[in-house]
Amino acid sequence: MSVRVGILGVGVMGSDHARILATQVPGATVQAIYDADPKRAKAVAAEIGAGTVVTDALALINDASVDAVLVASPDQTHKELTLAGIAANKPVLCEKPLAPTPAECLEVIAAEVKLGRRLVQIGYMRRFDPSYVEMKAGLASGRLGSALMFHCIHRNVAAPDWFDSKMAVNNSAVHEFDIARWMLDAELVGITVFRPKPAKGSSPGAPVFLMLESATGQLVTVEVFNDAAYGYDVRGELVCEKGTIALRAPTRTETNAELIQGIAYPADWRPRFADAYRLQAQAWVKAIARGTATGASAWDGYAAAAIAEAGLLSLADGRRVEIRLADRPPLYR
Ligand SMILES: NC(=O)C1=CN([C@@H]2O[C@H](COP(=O)(O)OP(=O)(O)OC[C@H]3O[C@@H](n4cnc5c(N)ncnc54)[C@H](O)[C@@H]3O)[C@@H](O)[C@H]2O)C=CC1
Ligand SMILES: O=C1[C@@H](O)[C@H](O)[C@@H](O)[C@H](O)[C@H]1O
Repeated sequence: MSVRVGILGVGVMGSDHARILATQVPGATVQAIYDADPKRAKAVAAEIGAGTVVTDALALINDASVDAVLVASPDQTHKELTLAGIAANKPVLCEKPLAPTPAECLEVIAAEVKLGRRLVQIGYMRRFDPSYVEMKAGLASGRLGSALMFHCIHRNVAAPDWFDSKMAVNNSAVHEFDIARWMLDAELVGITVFRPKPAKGSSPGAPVFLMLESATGQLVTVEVFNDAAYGYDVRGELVCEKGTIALRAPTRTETNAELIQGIAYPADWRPRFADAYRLQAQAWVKAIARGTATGASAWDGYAAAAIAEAGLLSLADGRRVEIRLADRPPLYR
């Protein structure tokens, strides 16, 4: 039987998820679509040829014909919609971040713990990206010894004017926080944020450089440059005792012209992480069909938000800030 998904928010990400669910996920159907802008909802439903357009988010969540909910609305709406999903006892794939603050994430955790069952998966899709998965397997093989440092680079082509340095931390760098915790299988315990001189004509978000320490003694460096101009570029290199493992972005061709050998950059995250979004959606639907949960949990969403909150304190005055997490409930151990 098909898992009937209701989608909340069909802008850049929600429309991409809708296309993926409609065409690349066996066992899933797009059942209903809500967007604060009904024209967008109608356009996406027409494009994918599925999904009843509804005009109320809560009605969609509580609709008996919707089995699971995908939240792809703006960050500040995630908590309420996810809580409504839990209240309706429905699996929720919530885009990152779970919420802009750790306090809000803890509300979601409290609701899930009360229910006694994991329903929430956070859209930290890099955990499904074949290059990060291979890096983790390489580390687990033990061939390179243990990890000492993890260098992460996160560059976007351009950020809108409202995307300030705080968002570089709690909207962009959260991906790096999540993947570093997952890669090193360790919590991050301290963060210091540095800022170089701003690039001319760049948005207020560009760039930030973060140094984090893990509970098991590794250092993690993160550069976020949301106005890097040349392309969408995510890099990672894990430095181990006996070698390093670096990510290679997926590429199928190189162009040779005008005396230059070149590989194209994507304009944004969708081509770079196309496999990750697809594999994430497939794993989500498979887990729902089996009555289990997979991927980043609400706890992982909380941890990333707690690191971001400490990062914002450090951003304000440059000092090192300790990251303290609440006690992890048994549901997430
Ligand atoms: N996992 C990833 O790599 C990425 C995740 N994101 C996350 O996805 C979410 C959406 O981002 P984008 O698609 O880029 O934004 P967007 O602005 O393109 O789309 C958001 C959509 O939500 C609608 N909306 C606003 N309030 C709503 C509400 N209360 N209920 C339902 N719909 C509502 C808007 O009308 C718009 O169509 C954000 O939380 C963002 O952080 C964004 C980009 C990549
Ligand atoms: O999640 C995302 C955006 O919200 C964020 O703003 C970008 O910096 C990331 O690269 C993208 O994956």
